[in-house]
Amino acid sequence: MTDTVIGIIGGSGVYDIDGLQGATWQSVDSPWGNPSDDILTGTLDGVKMAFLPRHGRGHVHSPTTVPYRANIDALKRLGVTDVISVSACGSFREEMAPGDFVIVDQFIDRTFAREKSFFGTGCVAHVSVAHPTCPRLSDACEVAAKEAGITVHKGGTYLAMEGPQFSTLAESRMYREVWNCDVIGMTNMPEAKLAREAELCYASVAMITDYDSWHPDHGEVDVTEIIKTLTGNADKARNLVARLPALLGANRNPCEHHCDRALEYAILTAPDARDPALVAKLDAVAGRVLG
Ligand SMILES: CSC[C@H]1O[C@H](OP(=O)(O)O)[C@H](O)[C@@H]1O
Ligand SMILES: Nc1ncnc2[nH]cnc12
Repeated sequence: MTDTVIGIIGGSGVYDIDGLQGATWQSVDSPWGNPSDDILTGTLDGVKMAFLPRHGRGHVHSPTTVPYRANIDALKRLGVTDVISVSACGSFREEMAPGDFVIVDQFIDRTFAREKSFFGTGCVAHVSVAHPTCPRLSDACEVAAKEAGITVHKGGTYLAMEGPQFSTLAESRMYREVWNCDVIGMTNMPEAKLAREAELCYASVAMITDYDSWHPDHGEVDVTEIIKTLTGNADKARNLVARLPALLGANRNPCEHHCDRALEYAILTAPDARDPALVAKLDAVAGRVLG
């Protein structure tokens, strides 16, 4: 058994969490650059927690400029074992209404202007993301949402777009009708892929704010409407997060879905061909396998 350390990545509208004992905003140095902000650390119900506002306090970073690698690396350096992302999303389903939450389990990655891997020339690795979220952590999020009285849908495909503009009507219809996606957002990729490379369990909670642009009765996405829904969603998200320590417990076994061993056979570059500078940068993310 090892200590559970819960990492929360708060999306639009979620810039802090309540109730942490010994709450401290901590600056974390990462060889991958500056994280989005300092990280709020403390304990809740005896479980260690680390909270990072994805866009920074004051919403400084756009979906494209969020430093995804630095964020995941910094959480790993703090000993985080389980990452829960909470994100504002549009919905492609009538029944997934604004105010509802969706526990996402699949992604289609349409982002194109972001660094997507910790690995590269001098240390090549290929991890599987066939199942990009951790079922154990996703189950805990579903239970926490139900306990908090939130209408929650288990399972859904998240279309990750580059943004920052919302989608066109033609894109929205294609994502919904042809690609069968359930929700749309701009940030869960490459975040989920990087969490897998860093051997972190990852779950994604989508907080529905709008119907994107496909819905005949709702018209185009309106950011002022989104912000109104976001405020209520953020309170629900804080309520959900407060229930996670009791559900996950202070200690954990190895993940039965192998999220925490994703790199076991993933690195292809021979030890004597590895770039020492890149290997040094990978100390937190891949130290377990690189030694
Ligand atoms: C506020 S609408 C668009 C913005 O909100 C979402 O961010 P996050 O996933 O961090 O909650 C969406 O992906 C866009 O970045
Ligand atoms: N419709 C939408 N598209 C992309 N990101 C979003 N975040 C919230 N609503 C969204």
